[in-house]
Amino acid sequence: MHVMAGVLIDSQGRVLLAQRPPGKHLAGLWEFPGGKLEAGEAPADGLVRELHEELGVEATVSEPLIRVPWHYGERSLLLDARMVRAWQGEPASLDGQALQWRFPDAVDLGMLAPADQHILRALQLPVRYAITADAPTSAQDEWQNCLRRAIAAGEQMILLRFPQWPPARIRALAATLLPEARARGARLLLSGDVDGALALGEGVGVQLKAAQIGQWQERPLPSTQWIGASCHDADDLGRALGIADFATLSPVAVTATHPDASPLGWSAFTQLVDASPLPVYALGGMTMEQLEPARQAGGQGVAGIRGFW
Ligand SMILES: Nc1nc2c([nH]c(=O)n2[C@H]2C[C@H](O)[C@@H](COP(=O)(O)OP(=O)(O)OP(=O)(O)O)O2)c(=O)[nH]1
Repeated sequence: MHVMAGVLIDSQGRVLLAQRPPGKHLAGLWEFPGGKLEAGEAPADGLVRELHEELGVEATVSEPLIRVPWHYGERSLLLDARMVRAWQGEPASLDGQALQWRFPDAVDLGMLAPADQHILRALQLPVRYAITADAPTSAQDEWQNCLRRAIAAGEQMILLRFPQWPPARIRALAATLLPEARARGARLLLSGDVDGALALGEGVGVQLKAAQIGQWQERPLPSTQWIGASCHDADDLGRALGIADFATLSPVAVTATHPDASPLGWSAFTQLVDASPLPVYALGGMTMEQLEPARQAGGQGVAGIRGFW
């Protein structure tokens, strides 16, 4: 079953949520307006029809956000979410469902239909994910300045990855940057250091190494602290579900950091992303020039080192 969901976003950045009516599947939970695609219908057209039927609006354009494959017991569906930034008419509740506008960061994950929780994350996550380049500990001041500038320039999510530094030094760097990061809504992620993220609190997350993903039965940080998972195949992506908010999938192309790993290429990337409900960043040999191909392939965006600083 292919289900279209429209994420209407207003000029303030709020999104429209609709409550599933009593007696229906997932009654009482909130969702993004939409419904089942009809046979032979193109996804974007099906969404326009559903938004017309449900809300009485005419969506003028939409763009892909995320496609979430999901199983509710016997019922399997592909929830195909598109962003709608422009429409004609005032959304009205034509099916009698309750509607509300909310800022994505003010939406409690638990009020949403389970599959929609991944749509919310895709909405909150940026399209670029910058990763620091390995450096000796002597480069600490240099990196601190560079990161300050990046945060001031609007970088929204940064992985502090310094394999040669002791964890305490990376935590100290994160603590120094945190006030500015919080003020700008930027997230700092530590590499593998869950305890460090817990100690630093809101605004700091963790990027789990592939070998760490299976260590927890449930997410080791509160939902306000983001968890990324470093994935290389379908197995990693499967284990990341339920633990991580998003994944990186690598290497998509040849990369200087891992010259011996054989690249996935866009076609394998697309297949793996299609099968996972998580937002997935393309990693490995990426620059911002690959943002468009990554989005076309169903990815959340691009992550990288070299092309980002
Ligand atoms: N429209 C929509 N459906 C969603 C979302 N999230 C989610 O899990 N679903 C599920 C609920 C349903 O099992 C399925 C399709 O929903 P629907 O609204 O077209 O159809 P329905 O089963 O409620 O109603 P019916 O037409 O069968 O009477 O997708 C969402 O954000 N929007």
